[in-house]
Amino acid sequence: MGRPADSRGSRTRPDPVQSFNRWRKKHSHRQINVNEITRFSDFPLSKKTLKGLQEAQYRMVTEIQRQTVGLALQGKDVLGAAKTGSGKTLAFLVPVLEALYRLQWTSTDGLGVLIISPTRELAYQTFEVLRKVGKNHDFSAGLIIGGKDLKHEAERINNINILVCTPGRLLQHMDETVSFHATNLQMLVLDEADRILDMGFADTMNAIIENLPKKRQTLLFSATQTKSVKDLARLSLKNPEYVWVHEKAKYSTPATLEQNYIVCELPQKISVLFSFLRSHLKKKSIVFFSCCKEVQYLYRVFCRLRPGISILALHGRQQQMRRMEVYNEFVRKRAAVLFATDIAARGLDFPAVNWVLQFDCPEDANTYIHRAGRTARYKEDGEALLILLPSEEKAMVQQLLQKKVPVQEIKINPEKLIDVQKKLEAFLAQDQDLKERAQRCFVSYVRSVYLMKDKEVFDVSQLPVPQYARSLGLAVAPRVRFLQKMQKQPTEELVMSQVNEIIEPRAPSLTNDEVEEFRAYFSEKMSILQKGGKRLEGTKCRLASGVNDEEQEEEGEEEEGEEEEEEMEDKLEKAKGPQAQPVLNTSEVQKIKEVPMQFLDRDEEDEDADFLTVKRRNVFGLDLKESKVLQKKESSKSSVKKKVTKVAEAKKVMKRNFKVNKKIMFTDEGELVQQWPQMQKSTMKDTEEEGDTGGINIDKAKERLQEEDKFDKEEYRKKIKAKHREKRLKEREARREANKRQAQAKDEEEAFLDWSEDDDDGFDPSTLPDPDKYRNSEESESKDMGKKIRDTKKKRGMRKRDDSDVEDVGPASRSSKRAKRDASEPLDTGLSLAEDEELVLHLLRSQS
Ligand SMILES: Nc1ncnc2c1ncn2[C@@H]1O[C@H](COP(=O)(O)OP(=O)(O)OP(=O)(O)O)[C@@H](O)[C@H]1O
Repeated sequence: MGRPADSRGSRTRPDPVQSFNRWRKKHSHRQINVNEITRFSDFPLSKKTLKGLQEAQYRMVTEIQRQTVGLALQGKDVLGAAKTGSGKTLAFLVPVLEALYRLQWTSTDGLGVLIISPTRELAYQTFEVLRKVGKNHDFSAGLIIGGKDLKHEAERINNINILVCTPGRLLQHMDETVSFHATNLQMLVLDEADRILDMGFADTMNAIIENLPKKRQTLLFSATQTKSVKDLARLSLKNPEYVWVHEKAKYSTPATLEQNYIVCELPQKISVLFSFLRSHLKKKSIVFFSCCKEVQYLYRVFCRLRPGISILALHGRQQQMRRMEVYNEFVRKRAAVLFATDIAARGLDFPAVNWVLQFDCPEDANTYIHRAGRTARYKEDGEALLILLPSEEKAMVQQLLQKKVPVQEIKINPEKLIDVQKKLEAFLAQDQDLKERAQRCFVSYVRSVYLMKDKEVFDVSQLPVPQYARSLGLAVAPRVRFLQKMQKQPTEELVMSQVNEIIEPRAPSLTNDEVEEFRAYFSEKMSILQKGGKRLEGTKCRLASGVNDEEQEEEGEEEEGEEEEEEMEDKLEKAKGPQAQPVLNTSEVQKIKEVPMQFLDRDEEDEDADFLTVKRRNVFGLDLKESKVLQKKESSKSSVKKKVTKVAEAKKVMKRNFKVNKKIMFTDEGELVQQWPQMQKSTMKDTEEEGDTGGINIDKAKERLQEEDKFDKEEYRKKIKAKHREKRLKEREARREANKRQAQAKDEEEAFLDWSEDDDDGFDPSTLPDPDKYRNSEESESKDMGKKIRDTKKKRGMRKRDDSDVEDVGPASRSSKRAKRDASEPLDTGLSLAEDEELVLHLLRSQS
């Protein structure tokens, strides 16, 4: 397999019709009795194929293989559906090898079989299985999945007999590689056909099929069948045999798959995930998210949180090489967690995956089935856990049950939850890049909910947006234009509902057409971007139509992506018109236990002992819901935090051996003035400690406290006394000062009375004794201040008056004016009446 065809030299290709007739003679379809087949060797297969199968340890057939290989070997078109992990890959690969073998196909015959897969990873995996089981054949096989040099592929594509590819890249070669043609094609295989269509490749598929010869055999496989697959089957299959192996099965998922769901508020989801990982350190898990930016951000953050298990990330924004590395690494690992978008949801066959956790609600029940199907593959056990928001629960569970998916609700044990929000906040505070990633993650998630088709499940108006932002570590929720607009709008319907309770506010919803319109717009934008050469590696990849976020190589193109988002929002707003009527639910989220940071780094073994005791139906200590009533009671109980007594807290602190900081302060003279924690001063201390035999003696403690109390009161009394004494001294000092000034004032008054005409400077009132100084020293400081201000103003006013007088008015006029003033108004000395009288008497005495 994989040998370059041209090394064989050219030879005449046998007539396929003749070969087929020869083969039919040998292996008439009547010879294949499905009921008798249990092993591959029961089929009329070539030795080379059988040898390859045996070497790869494939001996017994699975049900889908038993029912479809025979039909395909007879040249019939087959539409095959079977549960995940049931062996569909071999169900088409065996007929592929046999079809070319019986035609004695060689590399010179060109392209004989085309296998189209929705994702690069699945194409790569199929290619690997093909190489393994077909290694004894001489056909050349090739993998064309994009992300590689187109020119290099174009040179090789003509020599490929079996081509495994993704639809976008194939069509690009059909359009651009002149030498590429599929005129000899014998067989077309569409693996996970419904996914190919879901990803918006319907037009691409139509274009591809138009380029293929009409006379060919077509096989179409998937774990789920949708109407669009049936449409595609009508288009591309001729009188197909429908093989739906598990149509009558009780469940549409593997019997060995244990499936549960939990209902969780959006802001708690990250903590739930972290707690889950902490409790499954030795397991291999895949966690599915709804968008690339979520994976990008949470991958980084979780690596920093160091949960104790290696984390990998797989999404469509990674470069192809990285995607392959991650894929192979996760295949190799025995215990690891893969954060992935839905590019990992279909067909990927990672060995021994124990858990599939769906962090975000899948867009529909089929996506759920494929995601969950990454575990419990081919007779192995596996567990799937779906996290649902309260707003998603009812409709989603209903859909799952309709699709025969047996999910049961289990509940979170809040005691086992580790809150990581603070840690995330700390990360973002230090790292701007991470913060921006958090913002992008936020916007992407909100938008993804907004864009989901199924409005019964996905209701963006129910998202507790600010709390969600905080749970990502963001202090403020980033601006999401359409949300802002929705919030601002005074909802007509809401008003109506207040008037008439029958009319309820309508959740913002896009009609299917609007969503389709938006998707078309988006895909158009993407293909323009790509055509504009913005794609990595200089390749111009054409996505003929449809959205294929997962297939975009956008690493390093995030800014453009952001612009894209803005435009998308605009477009959405236009598309939505006046429909949006959200009332964001800002109800408080349930408080969860906050764990000290050191807990995050604690020993792995301890964790296992803690959490892994509970297995089935019990995720990190979760109990299967017995009854709703019981659960409600318990959850309400658990939401009330257990009251921790001071004694218990003190004991905890003592156990941790914390050393409390000491604060000691001294005066300039070196005297100790304050100490924290307070020094034990009472005499009780020594006696108490002496008699201490461990534990806490409450009586003694009380006694000691009373003693301490007495001591403190005494201290306080002393302090108050000292203060009073100080105050009294100050008052005495003030009185003394006042008396002094009084004496001084008398002298100044004399000087005032002796004022003569010789004094050119005129009267300076500032020389007057400040009457306020004589006032009671007990007057408040504020009063003094006010007075000072008033006095200053007064002085200024007087000075002004005096200054203006100086120029044109002589001393004579001044004295007459003063005489006038004296006559009209009594002199205000600012003293009390008694003091005034004493002053007058004193003056009179001195005059006489
Ligand atoms: N006959 C067989 N004997 C042993 N193992 C088998 C056989 N057929 C398939 N397997 C194994 O079963 C696993 C699942 O097979 P495969 O990937 O083909 O499943 P699938 O039906 O295509 O699943 P999905 O729907 O998820 O794509 C693989 O690991 C494969 O090796």
